[in-house]
Amino acid sequence: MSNVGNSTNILWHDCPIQKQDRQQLLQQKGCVIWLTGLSGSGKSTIACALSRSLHSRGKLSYILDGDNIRHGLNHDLSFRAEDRSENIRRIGEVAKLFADAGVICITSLISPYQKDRDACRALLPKGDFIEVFIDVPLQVCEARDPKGLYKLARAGKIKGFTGIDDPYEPPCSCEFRFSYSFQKTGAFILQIVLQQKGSGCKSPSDMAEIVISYLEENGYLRA
Ligand SMILES: Nc1ncnc2c1ncn2[C@@H]1O[C@H](COP(=O)(O)OS(=O)(=O)O)[C@@H](OP(=O)(O)O)[C@H]1O
Ligand SMILES: Nc1ncnc2c1ncn2[C@@H]1O[C@H](COP(=O)(O)OP(=O)(O)O)[C@@H](O)[C@H]1O
Repeated sequence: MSNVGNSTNILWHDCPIQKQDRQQLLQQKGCVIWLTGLSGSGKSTIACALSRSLHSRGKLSYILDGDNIRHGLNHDLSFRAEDRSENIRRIGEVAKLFADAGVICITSLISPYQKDRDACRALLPKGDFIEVFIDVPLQVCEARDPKGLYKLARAGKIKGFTGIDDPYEPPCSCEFRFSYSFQKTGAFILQIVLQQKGSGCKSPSDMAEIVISYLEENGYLRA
C-alpha cells in the first residue's frame, strides 16, 4: 500500500497483457511526439499531416490538441500560468497512457514553459518523448492570425496572450526544430534545423515526413 498525492492506501494493479503485447499487436512502438510553438505556428497542421501519413502506413496515432482538450477534460482551466502548467501536466499524463497503449501520440499545445515540457519528458522512457519546436516568429504567426486572436490581444481584448503579453520559453534542447529564417528580400523562408540532419523543407507534410523518417530510423514503426 502506498500514498500518492492526495490518495492514500492505493495499490498498483498489473495486467498480464503489457505494453509489449500491445505493441506486438500494432506492429509499432508507443511514443509521444510533442509539438510546441506559438499560436498560429502550424502545430495543428503538422499534427494532422503526421497523423495522416502514419495512418496511410497502417500506423495508429492519436492527436491531443490543446484547443480540443480544453473543450472537455481541461475545460476548467484558464490561461493563467498555473492553469497552463496543469493543462500540460494532464495532457502529459494522458499522452503517457496513449504511449503505454502502444499508440503514437501527437500533442499539439503551445506548452510555453520549459519546466512543464521537461516534466512530461521525464514521464516517459528515454527516447520515447520526441520534442518538436515549430519555431515560427511572432510576426509570421500574427500575420496568419487564422482565429483573429492576435488582433484581439493587440487590442487588449484578450489578456495574457502568448507572445504578446505572456511568455514563451523556446526549448533548450529538442529533437527537432523547424525554423523560419529571414531572407534578404524580406520574405520568410522555412528552414529546418535538425539535430539529426539538415535539409530544406517547405510544407507541413515535408516536416511530417522528416519526423516519420526519424520514427522509422529509431524503430518506432515496428514492434
Ligand atoms: N491567452 C491565450 N494565450 C494563448 N492561446 C490562447 C489564449 N486564449 C485562447 N487561446 C487559444 O488556445 C489555444 C492554446 O491552448 P493550449 O492548451 O495549447 O495552451 S497552453 O499550452 O496551455 O499554453 C490557442 O490555439 P493554437 O492557436 O492552436 O495554439 C489559441 O487559439
Ligand atoms: N508551413 C506552413 N506554411 C504556411 N502556412 C502554414 C504552415 N503551417 C500552417 N500554416 C497555416 O497557419 C495557420 C495556423 O496553423 P495552425 O496549424 O492552426 O497553427 P497552431 O495549431 O500552431 O495554432 C493556418 O491557417 C495554417 O493553414
